[in-house]
Amino acid sequence: MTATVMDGKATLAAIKGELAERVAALAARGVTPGLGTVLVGDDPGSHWYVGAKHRDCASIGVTSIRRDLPATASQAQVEEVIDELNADPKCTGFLVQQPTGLDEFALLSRVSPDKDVDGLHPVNLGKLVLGQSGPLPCTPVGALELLRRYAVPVDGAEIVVIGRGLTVGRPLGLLLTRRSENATVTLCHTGTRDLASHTRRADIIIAAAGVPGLVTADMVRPGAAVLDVGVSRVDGKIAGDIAPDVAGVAGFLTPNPGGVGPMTRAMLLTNVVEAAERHADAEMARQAGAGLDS
Ligand SMILES: Nc1nc(=O)c2c([nH]1)NC[C@@H]1CN(c3ccc(C(=O)N[C@@H](CCC(=O)O)C(=O)O)cc3)C=[N+]21
Repeated sequence: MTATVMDGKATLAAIKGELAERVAALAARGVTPGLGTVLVGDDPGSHWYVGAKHRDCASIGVTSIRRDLPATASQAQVEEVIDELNADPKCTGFLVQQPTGLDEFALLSRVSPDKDVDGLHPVNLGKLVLGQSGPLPCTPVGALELLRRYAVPVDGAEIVVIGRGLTVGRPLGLLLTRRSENATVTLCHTGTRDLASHTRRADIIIAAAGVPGLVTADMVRPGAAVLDVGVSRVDGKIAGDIAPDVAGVAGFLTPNPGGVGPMTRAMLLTNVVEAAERHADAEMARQAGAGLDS
């Protein structure tokens, strides 16, 4: 059996096409979405990600504002830039690229919740827990969207998530167990006693542990869908959590690179456009209200 490849790169291109139309509709209402990024330090990986996000924006008519700070930047200096972007009307959404080496929670909390396009602000994570609408974390939604576009059933599925991190594993568990998704989730982590006993029962495995080659063929039920969120580097090359031999057993598999990574960018773009749409709607309501008053 050879797994069907879930192509994140091609799906990103398709989503860009859909979003370009929504950006054009916003332009007709006089609104141009603008993504801000705050980057601290000179990690080559982070520089690549941020550059890619700006290129993505340019390709669909979203303007971008880039703030690059030296590795020596203090907490207060980064917070000053966050305050500036919070106040800038041309910036309809922004993110602070992680890791910064600073107090991440304080930075995340300082971003205005309605400009949070990572969906990681405590208020927005709280909304996710409460089942209220709001921006959602990009990587988890990207993984879900890939399953949806490849028609892999999630409703009623047994899904094993490996990793409990704030940006992927933890929110994935919350998303997948919503009534609308209706999956049964087992959230595994470094404290899990027998990982293989869980993964072997799974219809879908989503690995976000950051351990190269963690999931091997013997741990996968034939025909299962396997998503690789791991981004470790071994000899300068991306090494995912999924061992190559899994391709011979899985029914669906994400390449890495070219799988969940591009989907993360697709969902970031989606959050940027949605934040601008909410902004435009609020502006329209405000003007209608002002019209009634005068
Ligand atoms: N505030 C914040 N928001 C983020 O969304 C965020 C972050 N911090 N910190 C780092 C992680 C990582 N991340 C990726 C984005 C795109 C690819 C991606 O497009 N990768 C390509 C190419 C990878 C390569 O060749 O280097 C691929 O998988 O095909 C990967 C990883 C976003 N992150």
